[in-house]
Amino acid sequence: MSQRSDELITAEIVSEEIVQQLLSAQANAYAPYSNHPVASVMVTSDGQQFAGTNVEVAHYKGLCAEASAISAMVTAGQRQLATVYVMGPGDHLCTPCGDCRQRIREFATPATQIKVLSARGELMKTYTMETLLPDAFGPEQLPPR
Ligand SMILES: O=c1ccn([C@H]2C[C@H](O)[C@@H](CO)O2)c(=O)[nH]1
Repeated sequence: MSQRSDELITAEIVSEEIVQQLLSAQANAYAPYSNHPVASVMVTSDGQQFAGTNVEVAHYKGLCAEASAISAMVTAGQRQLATVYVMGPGDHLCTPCGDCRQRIREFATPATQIKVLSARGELMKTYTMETLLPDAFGPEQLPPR
């Protein structure tokens, strides 16, 4: 497996419960166009967990796993992210797309951790919002309504 030196920087183990949720969501991915199944689990500040997977559409404007998981979280009335997990297929670093970085930002705090795993459940890299989307635009930049 080829790796850049900044990858696999930690020996931290992700809990078996989270890995199983990711694997289970990834197994249900609907990704017939890209053949690139992704899973995400959002852990809220009160410890609840919400899984999501990518849902593609023939017009190619499908939903990312992170967006699915955030939708489930918000639907359940939760809005504060403690940890975001993302599992892609294979060993490449499957980082959230630009759109999802902004979506995560909406519900993140400076302490929120974004953890990217390989399909084998190995933690590859941990980001904060500041490393994932530096100087991000956010709700605070809008004038009071
Ligand atoms: O972090 C990511 C990266 C990609 N995808 C999905 C979108 C699309 O369905 C497929 C290929 O880009 O992977 C996600 O769900 N999350």
